[in-house]
Amino acid sequence: MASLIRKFYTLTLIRSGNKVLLGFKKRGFGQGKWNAFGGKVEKGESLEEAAIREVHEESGIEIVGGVEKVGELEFTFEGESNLMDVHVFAAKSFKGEPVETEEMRPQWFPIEDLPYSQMWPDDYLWYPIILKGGKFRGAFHFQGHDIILSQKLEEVNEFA
Ligand SMILES: Nc1nc2c([nH]c(=O)n2[C@H]2C[C@H](O)[C@@H](COP(=O)(O)OP(=O)(O)OP(=O)(O)O)O2)c(=O)[nH]1
Repeated sequence: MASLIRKFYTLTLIRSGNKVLLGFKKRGFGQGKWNAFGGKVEKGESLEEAAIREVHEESGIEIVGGVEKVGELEFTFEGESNLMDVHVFAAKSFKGEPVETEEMRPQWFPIEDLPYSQMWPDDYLWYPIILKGGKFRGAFHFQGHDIILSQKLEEVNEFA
């Protein structure tokens, strides 16, 4: 098999008590799905800087006090040569109110009522881990964007 081209992304959870802020992706990759906020890491930027920037760009929320790493996800797609290396963070605290942007329409959801049927199909497997305060590592191989062909998921205490 030809070697895969690894690309780095962030995905950041904004939580307030019993609620999680998700955004409805209006365009581009993942269009039509509810997701946390994130995107590609830019040249010269750390993963944490990228996480904070993407949250602000996509939701208007300003992260205060940094982010904590809670997950590592690898996504590959049948017939494609990219490997998406997604670093999952939780915001320690934040300020501001969510605003709709060109890319995302934000909405708060109770943690017991996340719209899993309209999220990426792997999300219902790992959200419960981070919502109970855990950390995880996962790898999912997709056919298209809706079918998982193979998967690995483990809860971890820390990241290497
Ligand atoms: N929850 C969840 N998020 C995922 C999955 N797969 C996946 O790529 N993501 C996230 C990682 C990134 O945050 C986001 C993809 O980044 P993007 O293509 O929107 O990046 P971007 O905003 O920089 O790109 P652009 O549209 O501005 O070109 O989707 C998944 O299966 N579940």
